Amino acid sequence: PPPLRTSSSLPAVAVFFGTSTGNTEDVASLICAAYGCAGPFPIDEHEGSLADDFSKYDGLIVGTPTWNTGADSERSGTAWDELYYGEMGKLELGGKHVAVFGLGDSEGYAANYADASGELFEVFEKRGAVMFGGTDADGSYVHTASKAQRGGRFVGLMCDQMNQEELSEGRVDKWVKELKAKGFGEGGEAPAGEAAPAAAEPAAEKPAAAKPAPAPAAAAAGGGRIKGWTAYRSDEKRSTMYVNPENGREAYYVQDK
Ligand SMILES: Cc1cc2nc3c(=O)[nH]c(=O)nc-3n(C[C@H](O)[C@H](O)[C@H](O)COP(=O)(O)O)c2cc1C
Repeated sequence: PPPLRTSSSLPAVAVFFGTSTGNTEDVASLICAAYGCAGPFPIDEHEGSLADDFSKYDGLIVGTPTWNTGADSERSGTAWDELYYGEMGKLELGGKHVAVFGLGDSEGYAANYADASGELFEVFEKRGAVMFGGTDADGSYVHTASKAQRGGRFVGLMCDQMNQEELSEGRVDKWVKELKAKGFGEGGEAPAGEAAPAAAEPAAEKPAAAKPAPAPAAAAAGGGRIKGWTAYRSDEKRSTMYVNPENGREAYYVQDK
């Protein structure tokens, strides 16, 4: 029989976050409470070697707000920005499990919602980390565009303390449960489609080759559902997005007639 798991064999997980006005810290605290993990540790107060600190944990949950609207890089407005292109440039994180969360203002900055979370994701991914924690950009989100989104998926957990504070706790609880169920911090590969790769093409330009592949024309005619695909209807955009449940990345957008 498999060995009984004792508390000492539970993976060590910690939360690290950047913040300017405290919102990311609030969500970091919710995550720590829900997870029962170490932290949350403010990255701006970090001293000594980041490599040493990260090496203490099997899983890292890392979070950032988004500032610097419109910039291509160093979008967090926190100590992360300097670390990304400084100390983290040499960090070896091969095989380390990492999950990203991010804060933004999905109404005030609807076209740049939580952009900096995409950058955080890419920096860790480039260091060889195994990325966990992708989520559906479902109908509860009101933004129009985000660099943290690939197709119908966010690269991590996105929250909005400015407009949707009441949703954060539920989003966190669900996400934490998913991370644990998927073996976060326990070594090994991430489940397929967990978090979309940084190089993913814009979803709308994907060829209709994936299975179960609906012909976009058939989708338009069917007006509502495509078997096997998840539909996200937007009244505002007068269109329906269909997300491939097999990988959570491919999506079609069908405009109302
Ligand atoms: C000058 C400024 C620029 C911002 N730019 C963005 C942005 O591009 N995208 C976004 O989603 N939120 C943006 N925000 C909103 C912040 O990300 C949001 O308030 C967040 O909750 C701040 O997190 P913090 O309290 O952890 O720093 C911006 C806020 C300010 C004041």
